[in-house]
Amino acid sequence: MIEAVGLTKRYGAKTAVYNLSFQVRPGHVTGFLGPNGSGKSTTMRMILGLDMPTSGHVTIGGHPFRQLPNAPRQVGALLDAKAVHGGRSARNHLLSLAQLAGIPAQRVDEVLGVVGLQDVARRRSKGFSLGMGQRLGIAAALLGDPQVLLFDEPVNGLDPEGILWVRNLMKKLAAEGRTVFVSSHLMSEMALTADHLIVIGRGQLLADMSVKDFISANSADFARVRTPQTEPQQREKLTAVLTEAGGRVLSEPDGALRVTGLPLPRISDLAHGADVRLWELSPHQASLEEAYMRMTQGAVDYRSTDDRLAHLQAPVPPHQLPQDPQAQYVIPEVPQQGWYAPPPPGQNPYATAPQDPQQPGQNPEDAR
Ligand SMILES: Nc1ncnc2c1ncn2[C@@H]1O[C@H](COP(=O)(O)OP(=O)(O)OP(=O)(O)O)[C@@H](O)[C@H]1O
Repeated sequence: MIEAVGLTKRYGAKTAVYNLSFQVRPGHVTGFLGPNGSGKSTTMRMILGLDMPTSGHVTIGGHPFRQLPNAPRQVGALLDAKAVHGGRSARNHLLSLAQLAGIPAQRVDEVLGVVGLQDVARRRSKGFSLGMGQRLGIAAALLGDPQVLLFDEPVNGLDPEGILWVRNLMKKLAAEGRTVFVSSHLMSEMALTADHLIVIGRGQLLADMSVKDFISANSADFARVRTPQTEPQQREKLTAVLTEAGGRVLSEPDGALRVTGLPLPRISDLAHGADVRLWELSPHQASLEEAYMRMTQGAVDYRSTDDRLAHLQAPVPPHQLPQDPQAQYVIPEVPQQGWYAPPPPGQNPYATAPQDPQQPGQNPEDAR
């Protein structure tokens, strides 16, 4: 098990990680999520003893990494797949790591097989694609057959087949009882890979819960309602009726309506009462990606100026929704930060987190 208690890391005036406490348990894939620059890599480096916390501590199996006896056999990590001597072959790279850790050469060939690099094992790694480099980094992490594994963005640069392979590998390692901690900024990927999530924003904990709980705590149910495309007046009529009944109605890009605040049977009755024909009335749950975007909306360091402008468009309360069909409030095709359902004031965990007076704000110069 990995346990962090009050972890804080400052680089000069920059607070990369602030008062982070969490546990990563064996037998599960734990996803470590956060926007760019939120402190995931810094946290992983502190877990691995590569960076010292400014305050707080982190242990693996009860010991700080640097005090673990024979650490390479207990903990494997992929932090930076490019941290390889390009002139060496994949096999020689792994052999040198194995020698340092007292791992037999036979294990090198085993892990090369596990990651599917056996056919290119004698090729210099500088000619490797991004995906091959990731596989080599994963092979290095597996070398000591460790019980605890950390992967920083392992699917970066992988094609769909590679992503599926990593997903299955993580699950298999966890099913063998290992502790698997994997960082990503892709919530959709974590939804398919992880059992448990730790979400951070600007170095602070935003959520620590199972994927299932995360979805039910953060995503609102909604109904998708579709009227005949050839009769736009039916859609307008229905929008007015549903809004009057207290529903919140948003337009989706393909013309369907997204309705919250009314149960499906009520929507059906209201449509029937208004003599509006329905072509679709289906229950939905907002995606995990949406829930994640909503949670981290206040904790994104780097945002396009276009997005910043979009962010200023506060959601329109139901009674103010435009009745004029030309002025329909349309759900963007690409989810935008904070658009769908920003948490009510006071319920954004980031907003209530302790503020660090040393935090210099959203200065892109702070980026490495
Ligand atoms: N050595 C350093 N010196 C100064 N600032 C640093 C250093 N390392 C990280 N930071 C800053 O700390 C913050 C957290 O960085 P970190 O790399 O841990 O984030 P991340 O969540 O891994 O980001 P990404 O998803 O983009 O990799 C960033 O603002 C970064 O610029």
